[in-house]
Amino acid sequence: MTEVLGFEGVRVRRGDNEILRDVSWSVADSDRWVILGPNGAGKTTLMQIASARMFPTEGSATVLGEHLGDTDTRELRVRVGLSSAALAERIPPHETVRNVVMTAAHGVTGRWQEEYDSFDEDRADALLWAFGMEGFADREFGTLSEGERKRVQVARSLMPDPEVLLLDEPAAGLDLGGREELLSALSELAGDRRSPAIVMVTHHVEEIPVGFTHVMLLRGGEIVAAGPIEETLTAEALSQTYGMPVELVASGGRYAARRA
Ligand SMILES: Nc1ncnc2c1ncn2[C@@H]1O[C@H](COP(=O)(O)OP(=O)(O)OP(=O)(O)O)[C@@H](O)[C@H]1O
Repeated sequence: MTEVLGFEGVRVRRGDNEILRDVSWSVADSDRWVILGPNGAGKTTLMQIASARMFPTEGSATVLGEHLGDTDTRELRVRVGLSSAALAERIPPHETVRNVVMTAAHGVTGRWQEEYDSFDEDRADALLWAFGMEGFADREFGTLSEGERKRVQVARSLMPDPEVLLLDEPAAGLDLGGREELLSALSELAGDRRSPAIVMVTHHVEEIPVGFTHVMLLRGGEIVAAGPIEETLTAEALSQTYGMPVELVASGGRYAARRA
């Protein structure tokens, strides 16, 4: 086992606001984690540190064995696949879908003077195919529906063959069909031994793909529970995380929750 993310006593403070409080967490290369928690729990902040885009105020964080603070984060970021709303906003709407995926090889969001070869194009097309987007390669990104954009973003995050894949709310805004198609693709990815470690933030247990192995429950910047999903994702832990009684149903590797 190789550790791809290691947090020790991580705290993030902004003014009087403590956004993360004493977070210790270890992600192995074969892990597939889901991060759940209410609005403002600190999930996106956690992903910012995991993608080497933010440093802890206190404590230590290593990403792919590199200690944040002692390393060139530009080099490190290329080894981390990230899909997030903030990144999607930077994609030029007139860029073609193929270019949106392909430009991730250089860590940029729009095509300019970088050089690409046929290998890059073939890889971008194969990733679009894997997410059911092969018919959209020549379309402008700005003309896609929300669900189509989400699938392109996940394909893009895999383009540089990352050593860890971070997905911040990949299923947000999708309809039932779009969500299920994305979850099938993510389940397939999770089940493939060649896939990198995956960490996915979501608001809904219904969006946990089959095959995810671990869960972290966050509330107010603190870990409520973290560990293997079968033993950690319980009605009790969810009730504590959301501050209300929650009923949880598990079936065939999928979950559903509602107020008890
Ligand atoms: N620069 C900042 N200064 C002050 N507070 C901040 C700053 N950045 C984030 N916060 C606060 O930190 C908390 C955690 O934010 P974060 O975006 O990590 O939460 P989240 O769990 O991803 O929330 P959501 O589910 O709503 O996306 C929020 O209360 C937010 O307002």
